[in-house]
Amino acid sequence: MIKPGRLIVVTGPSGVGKGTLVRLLLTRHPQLYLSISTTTRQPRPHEVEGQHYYFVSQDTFQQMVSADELLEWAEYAGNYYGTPRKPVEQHIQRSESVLLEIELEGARQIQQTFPTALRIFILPPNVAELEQRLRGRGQDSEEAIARRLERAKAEIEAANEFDVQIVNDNLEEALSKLEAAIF
Ligand SMILES: Nc1nc2c(ncn2[C@@H]2O[C@H](COP(=O)(O)OP(=O)(O)O)[C@@H](O)[C@H]2O)c(=O)[nH]1
Ligand SMILES: Nc1ncnc2c1ncn2[C@@H]1O[C@H](COP(=O)(O)OP(=O)(O)O)[C@@H](O)[C@H]1O
Repeated sequence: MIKPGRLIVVTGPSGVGKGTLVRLLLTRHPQLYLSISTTTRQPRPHEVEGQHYYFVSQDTFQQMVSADELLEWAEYAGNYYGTPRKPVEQHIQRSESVLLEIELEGARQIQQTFPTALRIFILPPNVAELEQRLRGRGQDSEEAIARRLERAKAEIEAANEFDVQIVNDNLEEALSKLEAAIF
C-alpha cells in the first residue's frame, strides 16, 4: 500500500497524456488528492475556474509569489503556473497523498523542498506522436503548439532525473504502470 501523506509528482511534455492518465487514476483511486494549480494562462473553452485551474492575472500571481503562497512555480510557454501551498500541506498533514501534475522546472523545485516525493516522468512513444496528440487535442494555437514542442525536447532529455519513467503508448498499459509505481 502507498505510504500515507505522500507527495507524487507527474511530469512530462505537454500533450503526452498526463492529464488523461491523472484523470483515470483519480477515478480509480479517489483517495488521492489532485492539487489545483494557479495560472496566468487564459482558460480553454471547456475549462472551469477552481476545477482545472485557478485563473489569475499576472499581478495576482506575482503577489502570491511574493507572499510565499506557492510551493513551486514556473514560467511555461509564455504563462506562469504554480502550486498553491496551503491545500497541499493540509492534505499531507492529514496523511492524504497528493498528486502534482506539473512541468519540469517545478518538479526540480519539489526535488529540493520535498526530497521524499515520488517523481514520475511520462514519455511519448516518439516526438511525431506527441505532435499529433497536441494537434489532435485541438486546444492550442499553432504558436502555442510550437512553443510546447520546443520545450518538449529539453523536458524529454531530463526524464532520467526522475524515479520512474513511463512511456504512454497504450493508455491502459501506461495507467497500470502508473498504478504500480504509486501503490
Ligand atoms: N511548475 C508548474 N507547472 C504546472 C502547474 N500546473 C500545470 N503545469 C504544467 O504547465 C504545462 C502547461 O499546462 P497547460 O497550459 O494546462 O497545458 P497542457 O498540460 O498541455 O494541457 C504542463 O506541463 C503542466 O503540467 C504548476 O502548478 N506548476
Ligand atoms: N495513450 C494515448 N494514446 C493516444 N492518445 C492519447 C493517449 N493518451 C492521451 N492521448 C490523447 O493525447 C491528447 C493530449 O493528452 P492530455 O492528457 O491533454 O496531455 P497533457 O495533459 O500531458 O498535456 C489528448 O487528446 C488525449 O486524448
